[in-house]
Amino acid sequence: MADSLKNFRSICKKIIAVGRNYSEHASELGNTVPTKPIIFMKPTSAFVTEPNDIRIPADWDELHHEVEFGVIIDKQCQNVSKEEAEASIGGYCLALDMTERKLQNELKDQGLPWLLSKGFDTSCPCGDFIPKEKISLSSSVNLWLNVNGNRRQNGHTRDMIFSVPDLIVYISKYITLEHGDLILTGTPAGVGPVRRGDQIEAGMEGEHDLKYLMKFNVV
Ligand SMILES: O=C([O-])CC(=O)C(=O)O
Ligand SMILES: [Mg+2]
Repeated sequence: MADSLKNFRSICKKIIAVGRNYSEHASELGNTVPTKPIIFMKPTSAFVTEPNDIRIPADWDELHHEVEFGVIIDKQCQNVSKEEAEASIGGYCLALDMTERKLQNELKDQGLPWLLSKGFDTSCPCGDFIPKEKISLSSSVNLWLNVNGNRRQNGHTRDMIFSVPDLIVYISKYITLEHGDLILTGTPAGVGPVRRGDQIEAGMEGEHDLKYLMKFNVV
């Protein structure tokens, strides 16, 4: 079953993203720490993989990087328990939630949906499928991101406000999660701007020599 997830991007029906799941990141943007997960979506046309580039739309100039831990669903979930949530996971990936911060702030101020600021083409750079067996959810994964060789983000999944199973339980009360769907679990602190010509390098490290790297140019 999990074998077909190797190409999860081609079967993924939805990318569900979680906002403000690390309190340091919520605070750095002047947001309160949520008492319930904040959920939004990115279209699957947002996917981009190496060696392709992150493309900033011509009229934008404040694109931010957000490195995130991605969870890929294997078994369909509808209103699942925590145990079922864990069993529904097929694997993981490293991902970025690229965000046009100026537009997001304008939309936020007007109480309007964030979609355009987070869902434009190439806003979801994404790494290869990592099978479930490679990462234990009881361990913590280190997520980091460099821009032009300078460390900007360095966080640990243990600092998530809502754990991966809790997120699946919550989302699946309202939205059926299907085989191949991707959940982006929120970004740690340190988000900031990238410009055309910059290079983003992101990585994920953890127990049992887990080490995953990806690189994207911003054009
Ligand atoms: O735009 C934001 O800050 C919300 C978000 O995606 C995150 O916390 O990962
Ligand atoms: Mg995010």
